[in-house]
Amino acid sequence: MHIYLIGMPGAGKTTLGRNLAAQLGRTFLDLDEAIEEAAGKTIPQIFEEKGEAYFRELEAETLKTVSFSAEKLVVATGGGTPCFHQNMAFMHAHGLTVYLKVSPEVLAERLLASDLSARPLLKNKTKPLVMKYLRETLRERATFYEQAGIIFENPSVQLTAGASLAAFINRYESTA
Ligand SMILES: Nc1ncnc2c1ncn2[C@@H]1O[C@H](COP(=O)(O)OP(=O)(O)O)[C@@H](O)[C@H]1O
Ligand SMILES: O=C(O)C1=C[C@@H](OP(=O)(O)O)[C@@H](O)[C@H](O)C1
Ligand SMILES: [Mg+2]
Repeated sequence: MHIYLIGMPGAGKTTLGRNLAAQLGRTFLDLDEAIEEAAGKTIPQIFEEKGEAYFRELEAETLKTVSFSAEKLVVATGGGTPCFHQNMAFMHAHGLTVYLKVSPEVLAERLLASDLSARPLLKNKTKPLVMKYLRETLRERATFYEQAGIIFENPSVQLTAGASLAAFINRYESTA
């Protein structure tokens, strides 16, 4: 059973995923990186040259490919992964989903301090538009995210604070 981290852009799926994998002695896999490798293009290039619908197909396909790994992985998905092509049901069938739940205000703060050009759905947006996008998108996606096996509210950057991690593993073991 794999562990799939889900949540909005800026929630910390990639950053926390690396830490969590190291803590659990698992291999970490970033789905966006796997998509880039498969396509031989960056995420912004895929969006620009082929559009979002093509990206979503590639994303669903790559999610399946990486999930066939015999090794137990910690997978950082992309923000939209749970919301397309029945990916949430697929992840439930192949592992434990963990929602990193972070408010649009905190997401905006982090994202505006980072390089937005790597995130095609956010790039070229001013602060008020980033806020608007995050609020509206979260409203649309929440029904998918909230189906997660575990919901972590405002996870610390290490995701290792004793009680949280213990609860995480216990719950995981009992569902594995
Ligand atoms: N818990 C956290 N506290 C503070 N900053 C964080 C936290 N998690 C992630 N960040 C920062 O927020 C930005 C986005 O994190 P990232 O891991 O790329 O998110 P995601 O993969 O969910 O889009 C990065 O600059 C990262 O350093
Ligand atoms: O929210 C989204 O639809 C997306 C989020 C990105 O991943 P992060 O959540 O890691 O930014 C990436 O998959 C792509 O740009 C689309
Ligand atoms: Mg990421």
